[in-house]
Amino acid sequence: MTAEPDYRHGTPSKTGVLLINLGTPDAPTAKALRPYLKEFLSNRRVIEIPRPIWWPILHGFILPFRPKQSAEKYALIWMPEGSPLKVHTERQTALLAQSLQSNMTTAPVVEYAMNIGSPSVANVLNKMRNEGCDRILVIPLFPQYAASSTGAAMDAVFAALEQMRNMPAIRTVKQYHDHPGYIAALAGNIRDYWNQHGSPDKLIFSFHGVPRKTLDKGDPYHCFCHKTGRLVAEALSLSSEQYQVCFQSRFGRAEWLQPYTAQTLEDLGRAHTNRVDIVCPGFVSDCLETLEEIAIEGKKIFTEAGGKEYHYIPCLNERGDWIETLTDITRANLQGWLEPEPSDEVLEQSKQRALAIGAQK
Ligand SMILES: C=CC1=C(C)c2cc3[nH]c(cc4nc(cc5[nH]c(cc1n2)c(C)c5CCC(=O)O)C(CCC(=O)O)=C4C)c(C)c3C=C
Ligand SMILES: [Fe+2]
Ligand SMILES: [Fe+2]
Repeated sequence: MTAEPDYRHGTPSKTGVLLINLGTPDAPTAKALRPYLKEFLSNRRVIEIPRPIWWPILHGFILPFRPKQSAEKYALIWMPEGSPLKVHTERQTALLAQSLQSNMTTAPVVEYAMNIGSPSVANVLNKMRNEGCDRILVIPLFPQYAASSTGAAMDAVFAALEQMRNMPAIRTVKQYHDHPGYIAALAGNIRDYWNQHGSPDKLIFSFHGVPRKTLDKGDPYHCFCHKTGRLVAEALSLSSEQYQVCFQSRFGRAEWLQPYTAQTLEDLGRAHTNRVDIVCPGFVSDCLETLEEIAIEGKKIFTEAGGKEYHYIPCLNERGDWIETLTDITRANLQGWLEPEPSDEVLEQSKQRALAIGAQK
């Protein structure tokens, strides 16, 4: 159990909102990548291979080499303020807090945590609880639920609660892959880009992949990604030939969700497609997977295969309509928690009812 403040009668209870993102290394170096990758790839939600098989692979083949390779990629996209994923998550947190302050009579405390690395879910939840948050709404920053992203974030929340004697009440948001505000923000982002740079022959929606086996075992992620893609395409009035949903970031040799983004880009390049635009709706913040794998690597694959123009459309990041959607999702899930306390009259009536029930015995 973690140490906790003494309970004090009459302490006003606060409400908190905790945004959770995946996590990122502290620096673009092999030294910082090693513990990050070790923690990430030791999670049973992420790697479902039995430990006696996975452990030698992780320690013998991945951890000796991947930290250096990944660090070189992170170095290409690192911002002066730090890792893009963290920078955008911090900005979104501050903007959401600001927006809730101007949209609610009593604004909640807003914090963010990372499922891997820092600030950890356990530390931030403890801090919020110690500051008096007795009710916490958890919003993972993954619009499409997957066991390896949202599921793992929820595990971290419940593991932290397990260590608390005086737990806060918890509400969780599972997903918002078809939230009208999220779809409109994605479509608006693409439309704004096209108004400035012209439009492509084909739009690719690239989502982070997961092992194909997880779909067979009941993970709904694949369906949610397709629904997001379809709704955004409808909002943009695209025909089915004008867009495609693909999956990126395959890890290891097992089959992942198909079609693979890299293969699709190569095929489109070989077919001498004039212009491809690509957007990553499953990431609300730009990060390694979008800025390096899609914007840099993807362009290389497409153009080297024979394609002409390649445009990467940035994530929602700090767009106003996305922050408004996050505000709507938060407010909808705070209903009942930040309503005014029941009046003395209502409390008196409840007391009388309780007395009447007691008197019946
Ligand atoms: C959008 C949701 C994500 C899902 C689902 C997801 C599943 C998943 N990821 C890996 C392996 C790696 N992912 C890595 C980076 C990474 N992954 C996500 C999101 C999802 N992953 C993000 C936002 C990031 C970028 C973090 C950043 O710092 O910018 C990495 C680390 C980088 C690297 O070395 O390539 C790995 C490894 C698996 C195996 C998996 C599902 C089973
Ligand atoms: Fe990932
Ligand atoms: Fe990747």
